[in-house]
Amino acid sequence: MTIPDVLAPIIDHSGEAVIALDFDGTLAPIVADPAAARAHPQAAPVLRRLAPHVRSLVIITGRPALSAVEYGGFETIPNLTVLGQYGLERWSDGTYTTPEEHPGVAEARRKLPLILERQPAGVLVEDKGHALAVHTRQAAEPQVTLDRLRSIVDALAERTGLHVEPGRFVLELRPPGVDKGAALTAYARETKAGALLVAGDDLGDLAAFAAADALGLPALKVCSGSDEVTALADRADIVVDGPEGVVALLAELAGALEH
Ligand SMILES: O=P(O)(O)OC[C@H]1O[C@H](O[C@H]2O[C@H](CO)[C@@H](O)[C@H](O)[C@H]2O)[C@H](O)[C@@H](O)[C@@H]1O
Repeated sequence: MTIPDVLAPIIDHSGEAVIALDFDGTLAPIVADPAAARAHPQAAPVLRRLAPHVRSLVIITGRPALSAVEYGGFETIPNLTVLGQYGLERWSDGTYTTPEEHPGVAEARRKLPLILERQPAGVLVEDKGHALAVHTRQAAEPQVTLDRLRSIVDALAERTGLHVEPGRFVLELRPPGVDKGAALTAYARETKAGALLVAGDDLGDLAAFAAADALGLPALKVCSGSDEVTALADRADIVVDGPEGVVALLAELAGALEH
């Protein structure tokens, strides 16, 4: 299939299409320090080009909504909503909503330092307010360290009533009851989407792919490919080369819609 062929479901229904994009690994190249991640330089410009031609743009991310807005440079992009922390938070046109903190997060925050005391150097805890992400990318053996941490993090999740979200060299402790699939389904219904482009790179995006299938709309599922996660590629309509490939595909779409 050529690129314009795969874009046909979106081009044919562009006025009612929702473009749903993940942030890290999809719009933003993966970097060692989570706080240093920034969107690809062409991400905001291409979203600005797409905005007038589609029903809505939505970023569905594990990041706090405000971090994604800041790291993406998305503040002034029209027709854009950010659903942060797997759908718990929302930012749209400068309006931000966030729920009360799940009590388990405070308990996990207190217990994690002691639990991680004997872990190798390079294990990093990212406190996102509604969730705690335990990163191993900077450890000498990231996968070995992640595998060893899994049972410890699972046990803490059990004690605190939290859910473990695995990702690219990360285990997140976050409240249960939300995921990218539920967030996408609710958003597609709210906006009366007639077509969907869904792009992601990580295990958390599988739920969004499944939701796109279940909604039964014309859809294009895009995998931002990497050597780190292969599960998404099997379920995608197209695999592109990381954030560079994602913004190139979005630029193809924008070009087609501008004519
Ligand atoms: O849903 P996403 O937008 O993909 O966010 C998922 C998590 O991404 C971030 O971690 C990942 O990116 C980091 C920066 O490139 C990288 O260092 C890390 O190894 C990756 O797992 C972010 O830090 C998490 O909070 C997000 O939930």
